[in-house]
Amino acid sequence: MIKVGVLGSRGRMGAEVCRAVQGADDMELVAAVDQDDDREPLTAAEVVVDFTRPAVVMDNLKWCVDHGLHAVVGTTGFDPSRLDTVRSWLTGGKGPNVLIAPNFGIGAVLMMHFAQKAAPFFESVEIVELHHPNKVDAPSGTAYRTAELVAAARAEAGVAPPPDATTEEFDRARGADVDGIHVHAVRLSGAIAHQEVVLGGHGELFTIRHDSMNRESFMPGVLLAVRKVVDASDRLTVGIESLLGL
Ligand SMILES: NC(=O)C1=CN([C@@H]2O[C@H](COP(=O)(O)OP(=O)(O)OC[C@H]3O[C@@H](n4cnc5c(N)ncnc54)[C@H](OP(=O)(O)O)[C@@H]3O)[C@@H](O)[C@H]2O)C=CC1
Ligand SMILES: O=C(O)C1=N[C@H](C(=O)O)C[C@H](O)C1
Repeated sequence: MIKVGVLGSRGRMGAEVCRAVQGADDMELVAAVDQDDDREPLTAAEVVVDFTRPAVVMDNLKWCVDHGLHAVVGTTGFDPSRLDTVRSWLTGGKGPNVLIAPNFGIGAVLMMHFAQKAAPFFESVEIVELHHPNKVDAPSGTAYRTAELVAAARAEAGVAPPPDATTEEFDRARGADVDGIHVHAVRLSGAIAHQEVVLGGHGELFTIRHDSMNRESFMPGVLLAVRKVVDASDRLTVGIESLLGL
């Protein structure tokens, strides 16, 4: 039995993770901790799952590492500088492992993978993400990561920046620029989590779209990460692509 603790346990994702862990034959939920709760009960866990907020996740993660607890992190906000900081905590002998994934949905991971593969073949690419209006961060962690992967694939293939003649623009009309890729964030009542990667070439458009219809859809990926993080060969794993053999 893997003993699991959950941080952010009363949140939308945290509550779903508690249910999923309780329903898994090989896991036991030993601690459910939210804002203002004592973190000490988490020391009974082998793996802590964090779905909190970008503003607090680094503090939570440092606490887990300092207490020798493996961590699976779904909270967003991990730019390269934050990832470097986490790596700096994980140097030296044997210790806890950390897995950070901007999206645990299998389809979303495949969407990022296919976008990365398609990226060098098209002159233009933009990303549109759509989420529920209670989301605190924009653009989404998934869109940010997709842009990073797409930009890296284009750079490696020597593709020029996407053409764009815009010289006159209303404030932020062209969205955020992530590594040279435009990312547009839409917030809509009724939405859960959706993303389109739109690629454009000579006389053709290619759209890769993923829709999360509920939060249960993230649970197979979260449980897989909990099972794998304990024996991971790398102290830090980013994304669950490698767990899926991609
Ligand atoms: N990787 C993935 O597949 C997915 C990632 N996410 C990400 O997960 C994160 C959480 O999303 P969601 O569940 O919708 O957000 P919610 O706001 O519903 O949940 C966050 C919870 O964390 C609590 N919290 C805040 N600070 C702390 C703290 N210091 N310690 C413990 N708990 C704390 C909040 O309490 P309070 O409300 O009182 O502040 C709240 O209960 C976001 O970053 C989101 O983008 C979401 C879906 C999938
Ligand atoms: O806040 C959400 O809901 C989600 N957050 C993650 C993100 O920012 O990419 C994953 C998914 O999009 C749902």
